[in-house]
Amino acid sequence: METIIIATNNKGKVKDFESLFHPMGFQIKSLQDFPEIEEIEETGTTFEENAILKAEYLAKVLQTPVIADDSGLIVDALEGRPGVYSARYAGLHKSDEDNLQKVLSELHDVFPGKRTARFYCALALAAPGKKTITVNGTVEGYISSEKRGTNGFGYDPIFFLPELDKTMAELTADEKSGLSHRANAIKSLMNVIEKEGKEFF
Ligand SMILES: O=P(O)(O)OP(=O)(O)OP(=O)(O)OC[C@H]1O[C@@H](n2cnc3c(O)ncnc32)[C@H](O)[C@@H]1O
Ligand SMILES: [Mg+2]
Repeated sequence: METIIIATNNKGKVKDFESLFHPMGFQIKSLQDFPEIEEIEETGTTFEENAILKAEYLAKVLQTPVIADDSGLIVDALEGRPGVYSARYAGLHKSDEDNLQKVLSELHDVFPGKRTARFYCALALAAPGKKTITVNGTVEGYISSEKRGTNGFGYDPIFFLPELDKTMAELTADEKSGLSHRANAIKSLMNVIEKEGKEFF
């Protein structure tokens, strides 16, 4: 089986990538498989910049193609926050739970119809000697008034999909893979690779 290396330390993302790439016949390795590699600082101001930073760094160190994912939650009533700072919204060493509670409390007085939000995922594919490819994907939803569901990770328990009457955390891994920002970004990536006729993996 061919392997795709993802420059991430996030176990939730690894699970998402596994359910997205296994059906295509790829297995996934992540930074969890390379404990000797130090954490890559996210100094960019956009998702794309951070994805490129992470992918190019690891591709250079390992001398092999690498994908990185920089993603987050964009809430309209919060002027786009937590956005690119989604992982550190409640502070540098806070948990997913702290981050989502901060969003819930900031939206406390906001009416249901005004709680529109989207997940955004930027992917960068970097390979030695090749130009890095960057794509993105989104999924639209609403921030619920309380947590629901235990699947997924991060902000999934408060991201409500009205057509399904479920939060992202109430979806199975396969259901999430059918509609997520990450799934949409991977579709774009596959299209670009195909169009450019490049052998990447
Ligand atoms: O940088 P890496 O090592 O990949 O892992 P990370 O967790 O730091 O990842 P990001 O910097 O991209 O920050 C993403 C934030 O957005 C959240 N997030 C991203 N995708 C999500 C998803 O599919 N469902 C719920 N939350 C998500 C996630 O919990 C983080 O707080
Ligand atoms: Mg990160």
